[in-house]
Amino acid sequence: MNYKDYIRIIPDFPQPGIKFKDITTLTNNGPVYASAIEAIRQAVSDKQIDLVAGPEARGFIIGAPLAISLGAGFVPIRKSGKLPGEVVEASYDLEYGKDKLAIHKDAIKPGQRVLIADDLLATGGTIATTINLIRQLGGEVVGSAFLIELGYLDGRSKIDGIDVFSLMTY
Ligand SMILES: O=P(O)(O)OC[C@H]1O[C@H](OP(=O)(O)OP(=O)(O)O)[C@H](O)[C@@H]1O
Ligand SMILES: Nc1ncnc2[nH]cnc12
Repeated sequence: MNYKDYIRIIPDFPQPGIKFKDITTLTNNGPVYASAIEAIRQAVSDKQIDLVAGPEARGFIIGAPLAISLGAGFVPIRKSGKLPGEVVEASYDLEYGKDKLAIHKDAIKPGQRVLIADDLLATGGTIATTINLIRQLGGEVVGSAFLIELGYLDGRSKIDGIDVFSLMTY
């Protein structure tokens, strides 16, 4: 399957100079979406994963079906101000802009094995922040998985020592 055929590239969104990779043209095709999730599942299947953590919002689109296919739980990492319980929070920079992420303090028990899933790895700010939050709760980050990696932004260098799987690289 050539998954790139299903990614729509939108120039100058959300700001000039950004080539936005739109995954909705992949996820609106049921068999292609299912095949992409299954390919990621196979790539991480040896990791004995207890939980999949996905950052809001597009991390939910990949992380939740992946968690079900692995028989693991799903932990939402949300933008600040959205989670109702007690949280830990951290700020970070993006390819465009700045944001703050939060996780429920009781979402992960010390020692649980957590895979991070998202649609896209760009500068690595989101994933590095997500790793930081999971570790603050005592979770063990056993790897990360993405539909898309923007190799030219070298997000991998921000998360040295963590396995990265990406289905497509630009
Ligand atoms: O590697 P980085 O430079 O951190 O960028 C990658 C992140 O940016 C996008 O999310 P965004 O914050 O735009 O939010 P969204 O999922 O709500 O669209 C994308 O879904 C990743 O989570
Ligand atoms: N170029 C890009 N396309 C889609 N989502 C992104 N998130 C950060 N950079 C992005």
